[in-house]
Order: sequence, then C-alpha cells, then structure tokens
Amino acid sequence: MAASATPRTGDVVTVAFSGGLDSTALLHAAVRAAAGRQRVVALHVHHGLQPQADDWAAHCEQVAASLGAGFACTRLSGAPQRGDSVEAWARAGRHRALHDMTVAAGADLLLLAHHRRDQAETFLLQALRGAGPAGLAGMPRQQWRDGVCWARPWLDRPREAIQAYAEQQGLRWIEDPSNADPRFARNRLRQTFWPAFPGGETGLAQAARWAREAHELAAEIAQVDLAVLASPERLDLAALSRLSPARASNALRAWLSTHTTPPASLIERLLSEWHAGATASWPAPGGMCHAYRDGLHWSAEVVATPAARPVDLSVPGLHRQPDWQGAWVVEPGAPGIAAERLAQLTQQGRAGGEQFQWAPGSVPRSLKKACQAAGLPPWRRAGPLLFDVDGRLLAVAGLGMDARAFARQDEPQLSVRWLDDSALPQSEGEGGGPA
Ligand SMILES: Nc1ncnc2c1ncn2[C@@H]1O[C@H](COP(=O)(O)OP(=O)(O)OP(=O)(O)O)[C@@H](O)[C@H]1O
Repeated sequence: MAASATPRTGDVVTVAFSGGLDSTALLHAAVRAAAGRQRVVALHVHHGLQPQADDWAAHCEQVAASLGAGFACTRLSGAPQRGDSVEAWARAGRHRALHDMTVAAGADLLLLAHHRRDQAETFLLQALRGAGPAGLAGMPRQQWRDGVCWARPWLDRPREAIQAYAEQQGLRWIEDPSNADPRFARNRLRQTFWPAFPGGETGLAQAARWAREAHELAAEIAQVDLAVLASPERLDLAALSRLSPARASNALRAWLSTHTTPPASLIERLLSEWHAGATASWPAPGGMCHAYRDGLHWSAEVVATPAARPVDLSVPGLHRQPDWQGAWVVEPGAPGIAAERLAQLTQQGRAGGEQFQWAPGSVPRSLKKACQAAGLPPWRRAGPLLFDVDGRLLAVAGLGMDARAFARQDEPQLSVRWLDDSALPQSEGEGGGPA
C-alpha cells in the first residue's frame, strides 16, 4: 500500500508517529512514496502520562532511523488540571506539538494515520454526544491550520488492509495498553460495538461522508443568507424570522459561530424568545448576545473597564487597542483633527457627565443622548473616549469625532474612527477536526 497524499510544496513531509500499528505502516509507506525525492520526518509526542513513554519515544526514534526517516520528539510539559479530561489535554498538547515540529522541520504537510474505523468511531462518539452534521462529519481528509496541511491519506482505508501491509513488511509496532482502558469512551466502544457489528465500519464511514456533505451544504446556504441578513456587527432578526425554522437556525448558528461556540440551547432560546421590537440579552460562552432595534449584536465579556492610559494617534494607520477589543482607524481626510493634537491623548472609559457635539453649529448634548440618537446600543456605550492634553473630548468609539475638535479646513488633519474587533480583518483561524 502506498501513501496516497503527495506533498504540495517543500522538500520535507512529516508523519505523526505514535509508534502504533497504523502510524508505523504510514511512516513506512511515506518513506517508500517519497523515494528519496523528499525527506520524511517522523514526529513523536511524548505525553508524559505513562511509565512506558520514554521507551516508546526511544522505540520510535529507532524505527524512524531504520526506515531512513528523520525524527523529532516533543515532551509535553504540565499536566491536566483537576477535573479536566486527560484525553482533551493530551489532544490539545499533541496538536500544538505536531504543528510546531512540522514548522520546525521546514514542512507544511503533516500526515496522520487515521483510517476508516477511526472515522466510524468518531461518528458514533459524536452521535452519542448529540452532535449535528459538523460533528458527525468526523475528521476531514485534509485541512489547513496555521500554515500546515493536516492530511489523512488513509481515512477511507479499512484497518485490516493496514494491518496486512504492516505484517507483510515485517514492521514492529507498540501496543499501547491504555487502548484497552475502559475508562475511555472510545475503548468501551471498541470493546462492545465492533464485536456486535463487525461489518458496521463501511456504513458508518459512509454516514460520516453524508454528514460532511450536509454540513458543507448548510455552510454554503448560511453564507448566502448572511450576505443578505448580516454584517459582522449585526444580524437582522426581523429578516431572520421570515426564513424557514431550519434555515433560520442554520444562519443564526453560522453568525454566532464567528463570535462563540454556540450551544444548541442558545439557538433555540434566541429563536423562540425574540419577538419584533424586543430588547433582550442572552448569556453565551465568552460574552453576551443582545437584541436591540431588531438586530442581534455580540459583546465579548468585559471583566472591568480598562484603565485610562496615554495613546498616540498622530500617525495614520490601524491602532489596535486590545484592552478595548477594537482599534482606532486614523486616515488623512477632512473633517479631521490636527495631527499634533493626536500625539498626546488619554484614552479612557466613560465617567459620566461628558458632552458630545455632532456637527459644527449644533449644540453639545449629553453623551447618553448622543448615543441614543446615534442608535448606539447600551452595551457599546462604555467607550473608549479620547481626550487631548487639555482634557477636551476629541472622539468617542461608536460616535466618532467631536465637532468642537475639528481642525480648520486649511490645516493638515487626520480623521479618527473606531472599529470593534469583530469588524476588523481576522487572522487565520483553527479548524476543528479531531486527531
Ligand atoms: N503520541 C503521538 N505522537 C505522534 N503522533 C500521534 C501520537 N498519538 C497519535 N498520533 C497520530 O494520531 C493518529 C491517531 O491516533 P490514535 O490515538 O488513534 O493512534 P494510536 O493508537 O496511538 O496509534 P496508531 O494510529 O499508529 O496505531 C496516529 O495514527 C498518529 O498519526
């Protein structure tokens, strides 16, 4: 059997190598397929959880050398916190280590030895947790994460074929005793399900493929709907409520997923509790959802109002303010503020009693009234505010510049506006496939 995924770029391919049957066979097949044209590096993660782990790392290094592959190993530091799942801790650490070792090896392709039965088990475990199509879709065949392509070339291969290959090639592998430990759900499944349904793998893997297709289709429909109904800051709830229930929950889930991992109960509550004109809030992991003027908004959890601090906005560009989860955008243009006034600013939260003036010639009014008039929702009224060295208000996040701060027309000037993080370009995100 040959590895069916070939590297996209680069001269180095890495293989996630536990030393077990499957990854030993994959390492062997990858070295064969590379045929000296590419360097193959075996990557081992030492979880530090079992007494045999040192021996396994030594075994892996020796096997890699005997196959003509390079070898790298990372020992995970720390330990799971009390109450944390050992599996989840090991998995997260393994992912980080495999990513970092792949990058350090100069590769962008990482091969994992998951096969059809692993996929079938993932499907069943997800179903037992009540997962929707995204979870039931199981592991993707390949997925880019932070510049590394995680590929599973044997995801459609039956386990028996891999075992036959390993035996035929006379390979040696490790049997991990924890694979028999019934405290882990996957092991219990292996011990009870496969003896009862020995041919079940094919159907379950096929069901996972259907789920993937359904998931991808739902994501496409959500994109089409959100292009009409939403911006990163606001989802039109009135228009959402006119969609069919399934389509509305699909679009809502997709919009919320850009801010949080929405539990099914949140989607249900939002759709059933909201009615036209309602102002309401719903707690969610990491923040709050707010219905305001028939739009849904997200606010990330703010532990406390950030402390006042000096900022310099005299140079055009994007000035990120992580403590306020947003950024000032400074651009040449009128109306604006004289650049030298922007060099020594104090950024702080609303203290109460501030006055804001919309336009030259209009009357300054309380910040609260100005926010109401601008339709700035209550949870976005905390700030930040910018004051000059003389303590005069220059700009307010969400409202813009105070007209009293405008420079004369013939003066060089910079315009200042605020953007929340949700409206800023995102850096490349992590995908979700389990490994
Ligand atoms: N400690 C590890 N170091 C490096 N890669 C690992 C490690 N554990 C798992 N992997 C990768 O993830 C895949 C799936 O992990 P899983 O725990 O199902 O496999 P395993 O039983 O440890 O070993 P194998 O799949 O090689 O028989 C492995 O085939 C391997 O590619």
